[in-house]
Amino acid sequence: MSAKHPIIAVTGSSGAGTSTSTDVFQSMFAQLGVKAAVLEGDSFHRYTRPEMDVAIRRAREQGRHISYFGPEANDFELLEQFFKEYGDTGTGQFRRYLHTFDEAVPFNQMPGTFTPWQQLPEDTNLLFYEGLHGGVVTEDQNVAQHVDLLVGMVPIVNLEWIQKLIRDTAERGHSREAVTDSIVRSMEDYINYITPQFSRTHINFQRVPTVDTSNPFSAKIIPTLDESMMVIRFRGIKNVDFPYLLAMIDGSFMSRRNTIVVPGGKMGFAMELILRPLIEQLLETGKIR
Ligand SMILES: Nc1ncnc2c1ncn2[C@@H]1O[C@H](COP(=O)(O)OP(=O)(O)OP(=O)(O)O)[C@@H](O)[C@H]1O
Ligand SMILES: O=C(CO)[C@H](O)[C@H](O)COP(=O)(O)O
Repeated sequence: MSAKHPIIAVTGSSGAGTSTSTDVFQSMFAQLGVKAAVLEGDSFHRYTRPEMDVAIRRAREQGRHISYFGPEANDFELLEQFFKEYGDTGTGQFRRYLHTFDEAVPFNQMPGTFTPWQQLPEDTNLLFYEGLHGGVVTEDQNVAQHVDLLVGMVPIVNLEWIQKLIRDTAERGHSREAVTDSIVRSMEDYINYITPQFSRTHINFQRVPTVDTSNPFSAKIIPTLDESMMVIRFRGIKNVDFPYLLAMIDGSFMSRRNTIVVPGGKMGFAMELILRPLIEQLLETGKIR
């Protein structure tokens, strides 16, 4: 834990919506006058896109699978070191993985490559991480222990796959077959490294569609917020003011003693009502109670 330099991590699978949720956090940081260092988890991939293609082929020849969810394709040790360094000193080295031409052209680089490493500014109030591995724990690494507020962004899996398929084909230049293949290839790492994180989170936001997503591989559009509900589960946070949340969020209800369900259209509002006091608490006291 890092009282002086708090770390907030939003963790979720590929296509879960961690980048999308960043907008809500950025707007809360602006309202609170907080200067946040924003880190994309993909910075800690080990390979460029062409190198990953080779690694996938090699692994396949050896009868194995390698995926972006696991330790072979991501440097968990460096991620843990980075979190520790930020917690201790408030700074660290970061880079970006450029997914699209829009992201890559300003750097005069190709999609699927990394920017050079650079130093975070010295004067940030907190670190905000969004990516695949904010709550990862393995035999050798414990990234989760350095995170002060850990949030899971977890659509149910059909919706996650629809979001990934549509985003990766529309924006990242991949074919449907390639995306489907990556979902299949990633399944073991998904179970070993992605899903266990959601039992370590303080809060999970699980979007559940209210339209038929039974064949995610044929979906043409992503269900909208109004076509979904948000299941929000709390863990290890005392004094969540559920009566206040129920009064403020029209159409919300409790489904378990630690779980509130809100209409999808209220997602941003609910995130703000729930997370803003926690961020304030973190900045004031250095921890979540
Ligand atoms: N709540 C939402 N409602 C509708 N669409 C959403 C929602 N959240 C995410 N999406 C869509 O799903 C796709 C994936 O979202 P996003 O890019 O945020 O995922 P990600 O978790 O950052 O993925 P990756 O780690 O692979 O970059 C995007 O097209 C985004 O617009
Ligand atoms: O979202 C991902 C992991 O979070 C991507 O699968 C990974 O970053 C590789 O990206 P690209 O397909 O653009 O090379």
